[in-house]
Amino acid sequence: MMYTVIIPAAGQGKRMGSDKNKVLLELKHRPVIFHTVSRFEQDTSCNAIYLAARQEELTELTDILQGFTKVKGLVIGGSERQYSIHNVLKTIPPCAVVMVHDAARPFVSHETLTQLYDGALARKAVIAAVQVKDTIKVVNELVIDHTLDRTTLWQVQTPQAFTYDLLLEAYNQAERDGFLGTDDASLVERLGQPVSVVVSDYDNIKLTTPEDLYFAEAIMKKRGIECSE
Ligand SMILES: Nc1ccn([C@@H]2O[C@H](COP(=O)(O)OP(=O)(O)OP(=O)(O)O)[C@@H](O)[C@H]2O)c(=O)n1
Ligand SMILES: O=P(O)(O)OC[C@@H](O)[C@@H](O)[C@@H](O)CO
Repeated sequence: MMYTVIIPAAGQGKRMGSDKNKVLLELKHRPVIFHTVSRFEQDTSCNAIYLAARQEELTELTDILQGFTKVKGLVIGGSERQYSIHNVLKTIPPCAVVMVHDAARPFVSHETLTQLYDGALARKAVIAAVQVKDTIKVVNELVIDHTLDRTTLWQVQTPQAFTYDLLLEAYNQAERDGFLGTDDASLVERLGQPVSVVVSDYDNIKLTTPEDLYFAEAIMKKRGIECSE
């Protein structure tokens, strides 16, 4: 048994402030999406990679990904991350486990992938997360309302891994209810299904705003990642 991964790459990267989709920006001479897809191409438990892409970037993405043998399809995304993923989920062949992973997270570790896959087989729904490091407060109009108990707070990442049937049911139900979530687990939680956490690491950042590119360069340097020009 192996897993399929859906990689949503059909955003615009508005908060990055670049003139192109952030997943096409280069880190060490390769686009971000190249690094992200590499993580799954190299994982022996992954047998298929599907992406959501913007219509106008299909050709560029196809070119970038031509050397990856596990990339089985690019599907046109929607106006929201959730719609992009649903578009892909509706078209992929049924399988045991599906992971969803943001194209904008190029540093997921092999260890996290293994734990997520094993966890999904055993418990149906597992997601990567790290404990919050800062103190988090609820603020109304710049005045603190209250302080949350940090010991229960986790910063949620992707990948998020589920059995195929469960994830499809969750996405279909969210569509019927007009529910829009900011991650995949929130759709599954609505079904009453317990979702477990795999302790990930702080390198698994999402490239969201410009300073994240400095962190990305530092992580690549630390890991000794070099790509020829
Ligand atoms: N309609 C959308 C929106 C987002 N994504 C993808 O979902 C991932 C996580 O989303 P986010 O970081 O919010 O990316 P963007 O939507 O591109 O960023 P922004 O909100 O700053 O525009 C990214 O890999 C992005 O390409 C997608 O496939 N389809
Ligand atoms: O809220 P954003 O649009 O930045 O990101 C949406 C998702 O990609 C994000 O919630 C997952 O990566 C989990 O953190």
